[in-house]
Amino acid sequence: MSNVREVAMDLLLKIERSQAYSNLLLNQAIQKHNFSQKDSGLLTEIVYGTVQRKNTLDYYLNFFISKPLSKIDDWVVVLLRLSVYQMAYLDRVPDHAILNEAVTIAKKKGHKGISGFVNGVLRNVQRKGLPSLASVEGKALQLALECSHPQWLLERWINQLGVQNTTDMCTINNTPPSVTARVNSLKMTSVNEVIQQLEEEAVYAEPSSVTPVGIKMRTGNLPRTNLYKSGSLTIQDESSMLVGYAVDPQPGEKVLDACAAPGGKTTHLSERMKNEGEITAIDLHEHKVNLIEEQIERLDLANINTITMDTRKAANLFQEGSFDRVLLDAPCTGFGVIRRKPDIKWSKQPSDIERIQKVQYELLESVARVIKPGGLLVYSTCTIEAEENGNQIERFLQEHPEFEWDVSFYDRMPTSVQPYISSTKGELQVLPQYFDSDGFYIASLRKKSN
Ligand SMILES: C[S@@+](CC[C@H](N)C(=O)[O-])C[C@H]1O[C@@H](n2cnc3c(N)ncnc32)[C@H](O)[C@@H]1O
Repeated sequence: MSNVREVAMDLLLKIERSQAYSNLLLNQAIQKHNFSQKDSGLLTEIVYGTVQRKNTLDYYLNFFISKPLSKIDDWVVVLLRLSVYQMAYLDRVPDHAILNEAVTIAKKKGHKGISGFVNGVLRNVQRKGLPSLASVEGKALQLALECSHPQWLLERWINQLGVQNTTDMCTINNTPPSVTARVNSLKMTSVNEVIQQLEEEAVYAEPSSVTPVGIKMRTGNLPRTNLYKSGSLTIQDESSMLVGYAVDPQPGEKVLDACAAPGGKTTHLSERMKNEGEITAIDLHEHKVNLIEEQIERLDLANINTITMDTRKAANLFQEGSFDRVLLDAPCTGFGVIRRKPDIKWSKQPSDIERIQKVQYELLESVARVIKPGGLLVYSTCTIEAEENGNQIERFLQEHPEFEWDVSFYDRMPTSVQPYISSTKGELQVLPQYFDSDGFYIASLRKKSN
């Protein structure tokens, strides 16, 4: 039987060395090792927790180790981090058991000197306790350590959103995300019907308080249910479901989903169009376009054509004014989904914002041409970074006077989010703490009629 902490160490090393995604690695490991539900829970908690708390754990470790952590073998640092994580944040495992496990792993992987070093550091942590963060100077650094986020990111957020919003967002980013799903309105008549049928399969959910098509899971394994397999549901965050309302495509229209994979929003648009009309779904990568195809098949949808291409070349393929509505769900830094992918905090740098911002703007300019006069452009991201959101749209509106804010956006959106929409702009920024959902941005613009 594989040892949970040893597997956790291997996964954390892979994340550290090759910036692999923690969620994908975890799912693979749980299947490969056939862990019990309890061990899967512990593995998930240790891996996510150690990634989430990385800077704080390193701050603690620096008090007990005289040389810089960069001078120590990476696997030893990872082993110490995951051990201190458990000592600091998990109540259910006694410190002496954590220490014994760490020393056993160190003995197995290294030489005697290393296991002695690991033993010495962890014994000191156990005896002296962890240093207090209360005396750390500077609000951004203190928050960075208390809530385990990079200081540069917090400085940006405090500037853009203020201290309270930033603190609330960092706090929720360290909690497990909710599982929510969208009901396929072509197969099921109501959310309540779905909830009742799921109960027959021992899965329990409640209606979403954010969107009328959503359910929020309480317990049970949704992907294993017949209802899921037969295409009555799609796992999707509630914020993403809002995009379907923003685009509001009508049966019979021509719609472009410009960055579509893996197809969560494309399929929602298709369901709302009752399978009538035509959706063109583009993505840059063929393997990702295949994921859209899989969803189309699972959900029995018939009005979607997929294309693998760079949307920045859309004008070569489509005539000016070809589409009634365009959704640009742009690639972004993903700072709104840190709860799901905590490694994003450490892998992204300020230069990534600049790089992605450029791509987003090129995509915006490219799709602008193919929208009909009077047609709609919906731009969305799963980030909370103003540079990728509101600032992009303000610049686009200045440079493209043929577009204007679509103020009717407010009326199309579910009442739950209306208080967050301004009366003069078709714009919504969801922070994760508003609805316990992903952080998300949606802007709606109309191309003026000739
Ligand atoms: C935020 S994701 C889209 C998520 C999708 N709309 C959904 O709801 O499932 C952004 C997508 O844009 C794609 N992408 C990035 N650059 C692109 C480009 N230049 N042209 C087309 N697609 C691109 C990425 O491959 C990625 O799948």
